[in-house]
Amino acid sequence: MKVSVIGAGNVGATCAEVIANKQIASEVVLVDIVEGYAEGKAMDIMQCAATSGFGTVVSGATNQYEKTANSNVIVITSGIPRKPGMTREELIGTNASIVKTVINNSLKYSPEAIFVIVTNPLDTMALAAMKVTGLPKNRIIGMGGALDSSRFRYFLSQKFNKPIADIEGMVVGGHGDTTMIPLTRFATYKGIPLSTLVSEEELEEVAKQTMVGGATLTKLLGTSAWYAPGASVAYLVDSILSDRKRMIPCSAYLEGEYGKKDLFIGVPCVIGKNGIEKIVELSFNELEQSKFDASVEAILETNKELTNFLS
Ligand SMILES: NC(=O)C1=CN([C@@H]2O[C@H](COP(=O)(O)OP(=O)(O)OC[C@H]3O[C@@H](n4cnc5c(N)ncnc54)[C@H](O)[C@@H]3O)[C@@H](O)[C@H]2O)C=CC1
Ligand SMILES: O=C([O-])CC(=O)C(=O)O
Repeated sequence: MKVSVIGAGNVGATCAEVIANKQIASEVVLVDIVEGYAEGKAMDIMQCAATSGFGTVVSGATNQYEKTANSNVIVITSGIPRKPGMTREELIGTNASIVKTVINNSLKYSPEAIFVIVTNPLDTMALAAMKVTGLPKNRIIGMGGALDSSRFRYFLSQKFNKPIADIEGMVVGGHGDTTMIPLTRFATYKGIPLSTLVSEEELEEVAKQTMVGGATLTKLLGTSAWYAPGASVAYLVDSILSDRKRMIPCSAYLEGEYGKKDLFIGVPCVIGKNGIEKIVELSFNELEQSKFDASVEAILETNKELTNFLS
């Protein structure tokens, strides 16, 4: 199984390292536009193999897409990250043209690949990928909800002092500071709804913390996060390559699901060897529905700008 990661920066290299360490694929190719950068990252990762004990072969290439040929999965992490004080949406101008270029180059050599889009603004970049390639909706997956849900579970475990493994939680909606919807009603501690154990106010507090989870890290680090994003991509890639059919919230193209269409937004998806194999439709209460509607409207607004950058 072969995975190519386009963009060997913080998130791309971390994701390659996790894939190698967990032997999720037998081959990983890192590609970057900066001369020697992907080669250097790949060599550094490969120098872990002897001590970490993995057999995955990681290599790097500067803009040589032929080296990505016949990849099963292609991860797009190329593009600029935000700086403190910025929103993800502000990255659209630079990142739309990068996504357009790299996805076309990659598709030429891997016509059957499943694409995992990571570049921000995520939901809009996933739509850009679909618009420029015309690929079917199962083959374009936006990675946002896997990370946001992982952060939600972390913040819940911190707040209520429980082990993360005993906490479940899901985040749907857009991958944005105001569009994200941590579903507090569905959060559980060992199957027990957390809403029966702690107050509504406490759960709301954790939801708010989750929504700005990326912004908080950006402020602390001076650039956006990479460890959890890279690990979340690897988790998604594992479900594809091993056909695990895990239910993972992902940004998926809706064609009537949830009563919405013509946009990518975070919803629970069954992820297997064919990419998005099923979109799971939750039944929302009134408040959740109104948040979802508002999230859709906000994403549609950002998507309107896309035409300027893709033409
Ligand atoms: N969806 C999500 O949950 C997350 C998304 N992100 C997004 O992922 C993207 C990457 O973030 P980082 O890795 O932190 O940034 P980074 O700056 O560390 O890495 C980006 C890499 O892309 C490369 N690149 C730029 N144009 C390219 C091109 N045309 N072809 C090949 N490579 C190219 C750069 O040279 C750089 O090495 C950002 O847009 C960021 O906002 C980051 C974290 C989570
Ligand atoms: O915050 C950012 O810009 C990067 C990102 O999407 C995340 O870490 O959730």
